Amino acid sequence: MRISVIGCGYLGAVHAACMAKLGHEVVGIDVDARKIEELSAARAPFYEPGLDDLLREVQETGRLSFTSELSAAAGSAVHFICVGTPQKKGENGADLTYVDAAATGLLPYLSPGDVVVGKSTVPVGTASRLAGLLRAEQPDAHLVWNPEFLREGHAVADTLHPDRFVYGVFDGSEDHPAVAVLDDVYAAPRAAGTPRLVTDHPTAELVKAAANSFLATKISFINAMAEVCEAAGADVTQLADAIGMDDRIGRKFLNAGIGFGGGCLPKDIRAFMARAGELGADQALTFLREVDAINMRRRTRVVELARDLCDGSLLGKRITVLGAAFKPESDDVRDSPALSIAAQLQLQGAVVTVTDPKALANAARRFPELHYETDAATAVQNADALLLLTEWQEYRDLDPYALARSVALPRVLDGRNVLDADKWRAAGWTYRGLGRP
Ligand SMILES: NC(=O)c1ccc[n+]([C@@H]2O[C@H](COP(=O)([O-])OP(=O)(O)OC[C@H]3O[C@@H](n4cnc5c(N)ncnc54)[C@H](O)[C@@H]3O)[C@@H](O)[C@H]2O)c1
Ligand SMILES: O=c1ccn([C@@H]2O[C@H](COP(=O)(O)OP(=O)(O)O[C@H]3O[C@H](CO)[C@@H](O)[C@H](O)[C@H]3O)[C@@H](O)[C@H]2O)c(=O)[nH]1
Repeated sequence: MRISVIGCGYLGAVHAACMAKLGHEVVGIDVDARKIEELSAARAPFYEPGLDDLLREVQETGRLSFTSELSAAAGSAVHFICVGTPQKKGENGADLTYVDAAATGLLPYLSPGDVVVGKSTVPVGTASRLAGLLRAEQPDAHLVWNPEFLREGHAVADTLHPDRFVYGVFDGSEDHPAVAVLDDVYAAPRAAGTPRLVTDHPTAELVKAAANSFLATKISFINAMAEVCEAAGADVTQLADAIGMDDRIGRKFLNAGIGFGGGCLPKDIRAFMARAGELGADQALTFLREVDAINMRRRTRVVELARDLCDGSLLGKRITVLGAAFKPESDDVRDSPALSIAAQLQLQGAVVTVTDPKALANAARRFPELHYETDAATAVQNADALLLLTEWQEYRDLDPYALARSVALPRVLDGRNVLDADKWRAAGWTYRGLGRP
């Protein structure tokens, strides 16, 4: 099948490559000429494990191409909208400028029977509004909302082997003609057993908002428990292990630490609250305000703990921050808690050096005032304290004995609770975790 993918960022570039891997003929379209140049040379414009190899593999088949011309969408049977929906400046709501531009820009290139598939995360009501636009211009085309659940760092596997597909169609019916078309697109994962749920437009949009709200709530729940553990001298990692053994709760997403960041969870819960307010249902989501507040409090708490660790003053203290990305195996620094903490420490007088295996270029663009060092061994030289804020494997594997010889003072704050506290203490370090005695 011929497919176009509009928007080739973290979601769209992976989606385009994976659709080609599934055997489709795919054109990826983006307004960003730099991304198109990189992708056309079979290079991922960002770090995502496995994506470079996949791009090379599928481009050799001739089934994948990239362009900045939206007119290249003409002739495709399916058009995926994968553009960004960032938080509006100074407001909680989602900025739909890009989705609207992509959808209206596509209209002249649609043919009867075409299926436009929204994958971007949008406020409920967007699909019905766009379906109205579509009907007016090309009444025989269809709009499906097919939310995406991939995680950065696992994006290729998550796209090829998702937990489920959700198709939101106009009438919510399995007999809607677009359902068979999407079933063809996803024939291989469907044959491998991936379930799919057909529903209406608003339910599909809400599934995505609800899924991310649930994940954010789980993280803030355990971080709230970490606050109580800190006050009571208890250990939140053992608490998480114990409650997680209950199948109804589950251990995943109960890692207490510096909180959630990235281009999705923070902005998605805020956009959800804003949209619920517009619908007169804001009371239903007041708990998300607390989820957000608990999350942001973690960042302040880490700065306080760092000050404690540095004998009560940050002024002039050399602090090395290990990790800049919002999570490991990604170079994405959107709303990265690690960088926000690093910037706070610097504002309060510390001399901060940030290191990260993949995210330093993005970090430097966002926070040019911070000092960066690519080599972790150099970054830790003469540090008064280390803060592990993004749990890359290479930081988990650090040898506390060898490291103790490089730093000025062996003091470490483990913002993700991933180091072996006993081992680090045995090697002479003052170790602080979050929510741990
Ligand atoms: N990143 C993820 O892990 C992920 C997962 C699931 C859902 N989502 C959702 O997917 C959407 C995209 O997220 P992302 O992380 O890929 O964002 P991104 O910023 O990495 O990519 C968006 C891309 O869209 C391009 N674009 C903007 N307007 C365009 C237009 N009119 N025509 C063509 N291209 C255009 C931009 O240049 C950019 O490359 C968001 O709604 C996000 O919430 C993201
Ligand atoms: O127990 C945990 C799990 C995660 N995090 C943090 O939470 C954030 C988000 O992590 P994760 O959800 O793994 O990353 P994303 O790639 O942002 O993926 C989320 O956002 C995507 C975009 O909507 C969705 O598609 C995914 O399903 C959803 O997991 C990161 O800062 C993590 O460090 C924690 O602090 N504790």
